[in-house]
Amino acid sequence: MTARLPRPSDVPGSRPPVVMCNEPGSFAWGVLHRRHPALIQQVRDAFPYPPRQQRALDALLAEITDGVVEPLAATAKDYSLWADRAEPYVGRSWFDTPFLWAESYFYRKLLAALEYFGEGPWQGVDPFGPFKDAELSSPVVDEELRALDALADLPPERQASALLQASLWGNRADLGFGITADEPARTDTGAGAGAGADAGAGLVSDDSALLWSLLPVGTPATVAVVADNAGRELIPDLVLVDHLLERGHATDVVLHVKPYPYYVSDATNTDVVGGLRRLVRASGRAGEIGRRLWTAAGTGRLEVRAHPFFCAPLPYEEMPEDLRTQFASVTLTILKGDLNYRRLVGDRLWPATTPFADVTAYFPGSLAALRTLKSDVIVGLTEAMTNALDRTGAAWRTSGTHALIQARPAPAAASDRTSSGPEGDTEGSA
Ligand SMILES: O=P(O)(O)OC[C@@]1(O)O[C@H](CO)[C@@H](O)[C@@H]1O
Repeated sequence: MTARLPRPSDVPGSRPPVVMCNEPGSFAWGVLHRRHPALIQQVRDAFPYPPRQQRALDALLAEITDGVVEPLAATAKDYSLWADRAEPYVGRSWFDTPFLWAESYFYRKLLAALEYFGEGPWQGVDPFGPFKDAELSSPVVDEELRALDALADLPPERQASALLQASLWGNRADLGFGITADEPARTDTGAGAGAGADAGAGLVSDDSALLWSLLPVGTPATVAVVADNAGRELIPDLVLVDHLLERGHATDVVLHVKPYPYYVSDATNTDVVGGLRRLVRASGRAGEIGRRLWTAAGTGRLEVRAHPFFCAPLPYEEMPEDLRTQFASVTLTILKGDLNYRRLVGDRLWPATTPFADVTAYFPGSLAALRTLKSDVIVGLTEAMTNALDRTGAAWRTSGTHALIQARPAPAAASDRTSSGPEGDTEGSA
């Protein structure tokens, strides 16, 4: 008999509340109050949308600011996916809804307003495409790619560590930041960013040694990377993927991306192709990496998948069975970014010292999270670290100045180590 994987509800004690949007001045409230209206304006300015889309954007702006949650059009192909989840909130102010749900629903409604899923000429036009393209073609990316040449002189472990850090800090390059004047755009990220002397500074939790131990060189392994942002985050992610394949940490990599544009800069397959093209065109080591990845994509060693769940307004605890099976079958899943972390911990306000392994015990297989801190939720910190950060008075949880690498082995493997018998829950073992 296969034992049920533990769920977050199995953590002793009652579960903390989910983040809501109704506390004026809170981070979530600010996103709804400022970031979403500003994003509507940015998108409007970036395309010559015709009157129908302009009117739909006006209506969406009115709905999210002074109105109430309206359902998706019943004709939407994915209506049923959203209807059940929207039902409790329809007719309420957007500010009286959970943060995770509200943001996801906002992006879905923005695409509806722009007729992204329609039959007409705007079908499939990424409203965030111009921002993503501008970032990808910026000179700073050239610099970051050139920095990869210098890494070749470092000993192998330092190279691995630098590439992991670059992928981690690449998460600062979030086009969601900088939408409003009070949110500075992120700098100091990118493919070669982890090579800096102080690359470890700002890490509030660092399980990188455990992460590498889960991927011993030369052992057949499939790694799932759940991507986050395109451009300056995805490029170092791709460079890390190449490292895993090239150095024998992985035989195959599955790169999970969003099926459609989401959270401003989240990567879709189009963005993966754009990132690969950018690498292939580069000179030096970056170009070599790009050509290897291009070949890996052609041979299936690098596979891109885009499950609809990645744009759903749901925590990972509610992932569908087919996705659960996919994660259960890989050696390690690496979740990138803040939103994936929020979904991992249910977007709940856990005490920061709640163990990462406890909260994520429901997630199948071995797991690592790489994230810069851009929202209120966090687990897995020591009390000393939490107190020290709180004492600074800085917005360390939300400003992207701090980051974490958290990892744990598959729950079955963890219990094997502590139990004397050979049996245990094998459902999640890699
Ligand atoms: O997942 P990512 O790209 O790292 O971050 C997503 C994000 O920009 O969106 C939310 C606010 O809109 C925050 O959780 C977070 O800052």
